[in-house]
Formats: sequence, C-alpha cells, structure tokens
Amino acid sequence: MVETQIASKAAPVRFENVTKKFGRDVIAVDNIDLHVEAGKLVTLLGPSGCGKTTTLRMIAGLEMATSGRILIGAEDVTNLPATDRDVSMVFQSYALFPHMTVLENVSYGLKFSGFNKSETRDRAIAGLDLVGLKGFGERLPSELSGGQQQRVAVARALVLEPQVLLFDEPLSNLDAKLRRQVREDIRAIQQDLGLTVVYVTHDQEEALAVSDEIVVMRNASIAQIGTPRELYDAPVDQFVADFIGEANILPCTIEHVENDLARINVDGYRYELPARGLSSGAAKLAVRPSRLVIGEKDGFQARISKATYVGVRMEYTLEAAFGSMFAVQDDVDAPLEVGSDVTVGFSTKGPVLLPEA
Ligand SMILES: Nc1ncnc2c1ncn2[C@@H]1O[C@H](COP(=O)(O)OP(=O)(O)OP(=O)(O)O)[C@@H](O)[C@H]1O
Repeated sequence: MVETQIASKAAPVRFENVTKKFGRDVIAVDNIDLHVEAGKLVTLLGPSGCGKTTTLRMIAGLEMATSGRILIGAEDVTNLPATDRDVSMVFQSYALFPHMTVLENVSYGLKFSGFNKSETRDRAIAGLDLVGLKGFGERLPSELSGGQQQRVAVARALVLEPQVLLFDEPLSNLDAKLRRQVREDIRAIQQDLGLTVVYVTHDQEEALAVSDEIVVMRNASIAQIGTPRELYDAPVDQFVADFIGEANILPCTIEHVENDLARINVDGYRYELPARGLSSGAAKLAVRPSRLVIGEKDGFQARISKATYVGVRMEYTLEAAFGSMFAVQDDVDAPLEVGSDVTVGFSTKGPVLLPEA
C-alpha cells in the first residue's frame, strides 16, 4: 500500500501598495506593503477594526483590493476570484458541516479538486492522522470537543495542499488550556510541512508564541513588522510597546548623546542605552515589568503600593514621583512589604527609548 503524504506547495505572498475601501468613507486597509516568505508563519496582530481580517480576506480573494497588487508565488492574483486561488482558510467557527462525518468533512474539498474516490479517502485519512485524529473519521462533529473540531477544520484545509493557509482567529472559541494545545499543534504542523501561513489574532501572547514574524496593525496601516523578539525588545513606538507584552511607559530626559548612545535621567537615576536616532530633550522609555530592578543602589525613589503573590512570581505596583509602574520578581520567598520605600533601576537589557508621542 502506498502511504498518502500531505505535502506543501508553500508560496510567498506579496502586497504592493494595497488599499481596501468599503463604500466611499471606510478605509479598512490603507496602502500596505507586505511580504510573507514561503514556509513562514506570519501573524497579523492588532486591536479590533484595524484591518486584519480584511487583509486576510484579500489574500483569500474573499475581498478584492481597491488598489495595489497582490501576488501569490509569481502570480498576480489581484483580480482572481477566490475559487481560482490556491488558498485555504480556517475560520474561528470551524464551519464544519454538522450532518457529515469527520471524514466526509475533510474529504469535501478534495472531491472538487480532481481526486478520485480512493485518493480522496486516503488523503482525508492522512490529513486526520496529521492533526492527531486517527480513528475519529466516522464521528459527527457534535461528537467531538471544540479543540478536536478545530483540528478537523485544519485537516480539511491541509489536505488541499494550498500554496497559502489562512487562519482567522482559530482559537477564539476554545478555552484557555485548549488554546495553548491547539496553537502548538498548528505551529508544529506548519513547521513540519513547511507551510506558508498567515494567521489573524488580537491576542499578543498567541502571536508571540506561534509566529516567525508579526505584523502589528493600527488604523488600517502597519505599525511595525518584526520577529517576536524584535517587537518585544525594540518596539518603534508606544503603541507597539504597549500592544506586545506589557510595558511601563516612563518619562525621561535625554541629557547627552554620543555615537547613538544616550545618557538619560529618570528622576535622578542615570542610565545609558541606545539613542535610536533621538537627540537631547524629553523622551519616553518603555520598560518591561521583569526588567525593573527593585533595590538598585543609585535608582530612583518609589514606594510599593501593591504586592500580589501569583504562585510563580510576585507582582508589584510601584509609585514614583512621575507615576506608577508594574513590576514582577521571581523571588517569592522574601516579598517586599506594601508601604516600603525602595530604589528602582533597570536591568542591563532594560528599557528602550521611544520618541515623545
Ligand atoms: N463589509 C464591510 N463593509 C463595510 N465596512 C467594513 C466591512 N468589513 C470591514 N469593514 C470595516 O473595515 C475596518 C476593518 O475591519 P476588519 O474586520 O478588517 O478589522 P479587524 O482588525 O479584523 O477587526 P476584528 O478584530 O474586530 O475582527 C473596520 O472599520 C470595519 O468596520
């Protein structure tokens, strides 16, 4: 017997100056450029209404660009209808046919793709195997958990071996524990098969966990594109710093810049860090909660206003002259007391300078 393998025909996706308007007034996507490399998982992340879903639907051909060009592989698909594009989409609602068995659901698209009956069956079984649902083929969707149903939807998309696989908030109907499991499954399959995946979410933790690259969107535009690390360590502005992981935004003064190294002053505490092109004057500083060092000798003054034990770490709220901050510390055995005065500094790989908004 020949074992049926699901392979990948992964292709890159390119947007060139793409705009999408609804009617005359709503600009859902405003002149964006985007390049998704073949075999990579790229997430579109941003608040509600920023244009993520519209961008995804334009890749699928479910929305047509108002202007600009969209390429999948070498082909200009800008004006191609969805049915002529080699793209599959997994929806948040799974969109399974309730009266069909799991195997029939997974086979559904294959029947229209020129496979004969036995190829269709072999392929659907291979698809179910791939998502860890071997032996579930004869069940109805209602006889599966939410996570299993979403895996069926993934299998149904995978077996078509699309050039690009699209996910529209695939985990939003799952509870927290299942979300983690299914997102790990999606990432593992994507990496094993080398699929090109574009994935929409508004959950930054999910984006950080699954992505090769994240496209942070705001108001129909792209705020920043980068690897999870790049976005976390070097956000371009306050919006991205706030959106990706938690950040304290503190006021500071840049006292001196030399060779793009800035010396800053935060309420008397001096610290050196990359100037990122900024010059002397008022600026903002983004500091992750884990990168505030409580007890730094020459740090600025603050008072602990709240201390919460959350099992694996302590969470503190600190009040300084310029405002409050949120800090976390791994030391849970010697917690600091509420009301105590402390000095606070930054760890070596601490804060990032941002332009004054
Ligand atoms: N069919 C449509 N007709 C008119 N306006 C639309 C249509 N679809 C989307 N919009 C508008 O376009 C903008 C972008 O919507 P889109 O669904 O792409 O955002 P999103 O980032 O995916 O948001 P969410 O996370 O809430 O799904 C919004 O202002 C939305 O109201």
